[in-house]
Amino acid sequence: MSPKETGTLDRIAINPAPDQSASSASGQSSTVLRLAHVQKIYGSRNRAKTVIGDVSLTVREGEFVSVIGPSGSGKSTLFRLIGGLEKPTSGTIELEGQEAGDGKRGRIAYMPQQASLLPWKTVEANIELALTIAGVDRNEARSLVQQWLPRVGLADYAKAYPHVLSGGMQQRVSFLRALLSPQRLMCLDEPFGSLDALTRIQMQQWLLSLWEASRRSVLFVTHSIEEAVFLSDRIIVLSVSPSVVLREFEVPFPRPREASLRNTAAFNELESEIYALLDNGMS
Ligand SMILES: Nc1ncnc2c1ncn2[C@@H]1O[C@H](COP(=O)(O)OP(=O)(O)OP(=O)(O)O)[C@@H](O)[C@H]1O
Repeated sequence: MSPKETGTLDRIAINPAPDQSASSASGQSSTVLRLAHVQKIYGSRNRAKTVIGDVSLTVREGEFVSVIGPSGSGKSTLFRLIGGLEKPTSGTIELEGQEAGDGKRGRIAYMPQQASLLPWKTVEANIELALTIAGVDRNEARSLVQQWLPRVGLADYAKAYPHVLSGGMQQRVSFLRALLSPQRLMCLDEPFGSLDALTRIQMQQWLLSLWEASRRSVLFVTHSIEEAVFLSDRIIVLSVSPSVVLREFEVPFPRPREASLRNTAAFNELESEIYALLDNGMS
């Protein structure tokens, strides 16, 4: 799939424009997600295991932020905390200024590692159902799905069942489901981890062109430094568990980004710097 297939997207507002409460008086982009000194301990007493030691981070409106960390550093745990599935042991999580670690769900649009589509529902029904559960009116959900399936190259698969789709196509459906959901923050948990190398690169380019046209606020977990550098505005590097933030990197490359960016010296330098940091942190 060439990026051109999605490159003609207009910059459209998928979701309502941020309301006054979400914008700062200075006109600067506001903070959608704020984690302050989040700690997560599982178990208790002599079985207690501190998975997240002390993590603070923010995602601002329209920003693409990636989290990279060694296996077991608590990246998926962070998503469960942000999504309200679990509570932090200490620290605070605010979504659009409201406490999020209170067990309330449905405040984020979430894309998991596996597409997890309902096998007995068609592609269009899978997306429509997710949108209506998230509070979108049924007719509006239908019209969004009709409008967007062709834009992601899936017009011919609207009535197909998930099992006939390739892994990459299933992930496109899963991404569309999250992209069209009304929540302001999208959390993407290693969405391309199970794809082969070539499909993964194509999906990164695809996601980038869609994201650059919509500018949703994204928190993205990945094991791939290259993927994070290519996609992100900022990268947060976690230590081994109990995790702390080792460093935050601003990614200076202008948008729209082309595939050729990966071959530049500046790209490779940033990649190497992050790699060295992770490597040091693990030895
Ligand atoms: N409910 C739980 N009870 C006890 N330990 C848990 C629980 N959930 C997660 N853990 C532990 O927390 C640690 C972090 O898990 P998590 O899946 O968040 O890490 P991760 O950084 O996403 O790892 P990976 O990169 O391998 O996917 C693991 O050691 C896991 O065993």
